[in-house]
Amino acid sequence: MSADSFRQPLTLSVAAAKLAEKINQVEPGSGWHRIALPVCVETDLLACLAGGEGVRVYWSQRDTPGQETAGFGVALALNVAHTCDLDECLPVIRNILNTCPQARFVGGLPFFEDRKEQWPGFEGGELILPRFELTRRQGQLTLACHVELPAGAAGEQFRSQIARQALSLKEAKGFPCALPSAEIVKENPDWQLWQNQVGQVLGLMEQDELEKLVLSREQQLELEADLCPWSLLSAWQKLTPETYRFAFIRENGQCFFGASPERLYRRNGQTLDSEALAGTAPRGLTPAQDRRLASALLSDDKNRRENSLVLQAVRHALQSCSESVEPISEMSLIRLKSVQHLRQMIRAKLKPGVTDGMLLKLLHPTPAVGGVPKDRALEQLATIENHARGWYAAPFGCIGNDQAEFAVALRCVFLNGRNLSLYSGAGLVCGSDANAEWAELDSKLRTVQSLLQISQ
Ligand SMILES: C=C(O[C@@H]1C=C(C(=O)O)C=C[C@H]1O)C(=O)O
Ligand SMILES: [Mg+2]
Repeated sequence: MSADSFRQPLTLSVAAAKLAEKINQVEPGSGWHRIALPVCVETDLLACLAGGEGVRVYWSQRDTPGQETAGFGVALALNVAHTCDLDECLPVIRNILNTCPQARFVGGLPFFEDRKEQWPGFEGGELILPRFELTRRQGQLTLACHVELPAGAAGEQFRSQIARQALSLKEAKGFPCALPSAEIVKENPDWQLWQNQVGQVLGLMEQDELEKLVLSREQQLELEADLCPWSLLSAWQKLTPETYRFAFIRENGQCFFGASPERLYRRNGQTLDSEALAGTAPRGLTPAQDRRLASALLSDDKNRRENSLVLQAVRHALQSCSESVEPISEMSLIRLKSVQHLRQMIRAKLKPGVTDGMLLKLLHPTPAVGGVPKDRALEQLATIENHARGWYAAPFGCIGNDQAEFAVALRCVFLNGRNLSLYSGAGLVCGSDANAEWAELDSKLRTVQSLLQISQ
């Protein structure tokens, strides 16, 4: 090492150059490697994603502030259209994590496993092991590369290609574009159709066909200029830092991203944390109004039923695969920029051998985004809603060495060229009112809308 490189701080570009050197030392045919280096200069991960190209992912956990992961390119992609596909992939995942315990797979699944209409580019689910990864954990930034080289000359060639790619990692100089203004071009359902849909669902409830159903709405915007998703996500997370932040962008720029308050589950070894997050009130304009709305929410029967049905279902789903399942909190509040929700936490000790594929299958969709009874609710959603849910309200998260965490991907958008679709849902129970639920959909959309100048 030259005297010079001792004096240089490990900026992203210096770290990338060192990484390229190390990649060039990997023996072809020697299995999976994770080559990692510290980056010592403060770097904005979203700005790095904005400076990148191709497939990229972003994941930031809700309850561990300052932890985040940005992935660039694909070392390995696992297609998981069905939760059972994940279990088929587990031997591959385990094999990589055995040799690279710090590696993590990041990605999402579609809400429905078998629907023809999906979002372009997001038809199936996908978990990827990023080719390059920038991770912040406990304040330490690490740059890593995941690589497996075929034996022989092909491996050598591939190796130089990856080493060259490492050199192109850079932070965008600020975000490339301002947030554009937008026009609402379609509401699906619109207010009229919403009233019909709610009426239909309440009718089914009267006949005891359903106890809860979460109907959703897609608001389609047309953007007046190109939108850099990383700029929007950066501004969005400043408004709601107490959320999971996630993004998955395809090579052609189609991008799913958002900032969700809701955990599906977090698993650490055999310990699993989940929650019931449902029941909503807007935030008040003054502290006094906010407190009034909060205490009304905590004692409101309809909202408490929305929440309790989720808790019951999560508890029931976990019972079959757990040694114990216990609620670990009272009904409390989670407060965001434009809404506040009821929440109850639950913890389970899993039986040996329970896989993440099994957990996803058991838990998704909880009645926070689907309904009760589950199968009947899914059938009804498939007939009543006439927009594709795509990855909205589905699991998005990451799988690492004997740990996994998935958010329920809410408060999210799908960007496709100059079209941006916003998603929002509301849980209907007996006694729900179409007006109030429409207002609830509005208040859930308000945070992201406030970042774009929207005209009707
Ligand atoms: C479905 C959404 O949110 C869910 C529905 C809620 C409700 O109806 O009170 C609250 C939080 C989430 O469980 C959404 O934000 O799109
Ligand atoms: Mg609600």
